[in-house]
Amino acid sequence: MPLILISGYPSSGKTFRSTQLVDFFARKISQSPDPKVQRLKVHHINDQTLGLARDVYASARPEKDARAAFTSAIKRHLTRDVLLVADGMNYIKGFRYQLYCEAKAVQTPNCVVHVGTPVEKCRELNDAALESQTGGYEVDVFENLVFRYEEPNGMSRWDAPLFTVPFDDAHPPYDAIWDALVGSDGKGKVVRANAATVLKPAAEKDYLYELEKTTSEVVAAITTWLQDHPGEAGGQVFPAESRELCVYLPATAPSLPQLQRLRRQFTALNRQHALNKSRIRELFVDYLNDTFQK
Ligand SMILES: Nc1ncnc2c1ncn2[C@@H]1O[C@H](COP(=O)(O)OP(=O)(O)OP(=O)(O)O)[C@@H](O)[C@H]1O
Repeated sequence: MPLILISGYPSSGKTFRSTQLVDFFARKISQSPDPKVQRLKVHHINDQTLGLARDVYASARPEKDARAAFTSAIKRHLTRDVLLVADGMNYIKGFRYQLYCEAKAVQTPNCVVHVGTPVEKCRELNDAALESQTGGYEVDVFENLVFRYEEPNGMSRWDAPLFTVPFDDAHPPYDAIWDALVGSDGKGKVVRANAATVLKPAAEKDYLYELEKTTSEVVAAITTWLQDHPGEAGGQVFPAESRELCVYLPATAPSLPQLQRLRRQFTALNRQHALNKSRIRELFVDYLNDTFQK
């Protein structure tokens, strides 16, 4: 059953909102006359339930390990009968994309709940938590996490549907979230498996070759354009003969190492999730445009 991915600044109230959702789901399930709904269970995971300390965010390696622990907990709990509330900052777009693929792979719906508390309020809550020793992040870790936060964008497949909860709202939009994930008949949304499924061994070599080749062609088209237009700001690159696809370059031209890094990120994210081969180019162009717009 569905993955409810919480996202927000540090100390923004993610656990506060998650607890509200967990209580609402439990109430809704217990009051439902439908046996399909009664069968559902609610599960809440966050850094505390996984035994992860806040200082993991102070350096890259422990943070990466913490993300791996979070991902494997999600994989473990993502089953047909569980509403899984994944309460974490989930601040990296690529990481949200990866979790979206996990949900797709088990054919279950997903949504993102963005805890939209303004940064000044989060700072205030963080300071209060530090002072009362009930939580909070060291000031430099807090500021760094805020700086690195990549806000969800409901236009991206992996961040949709997106529900943003302002600080002053009494609770998240319960009914809209329930309808989007479970639906009024308790059957949930139908999720197509073709965009992201587990690889079959025979297809694997061919798929990985195609993934490398197609993404390299897109990077080559961009570097050729940059060489032909030195110093030109912005720019539109058409990395397919049909000219149907367009990469919109940012004002500051990306360097080759930057492009290679994005290509590696994309291929790493999609290695386990066989995209339809005919869509690799389009999805990589989407990925680049989304990154360049930030
Ligand atoms: N919308 C709100 N209304 C009232 N109090 C709130 C609200 N949001 C958060 N709080 C309070 O702010 C404090 C921090 O909230 P919470 O622990 O949920 O943040 P968090 O984002 O989960 O933090 P962390 O990043 O450490 O996981 C708590 O005391 C919580 O009760």
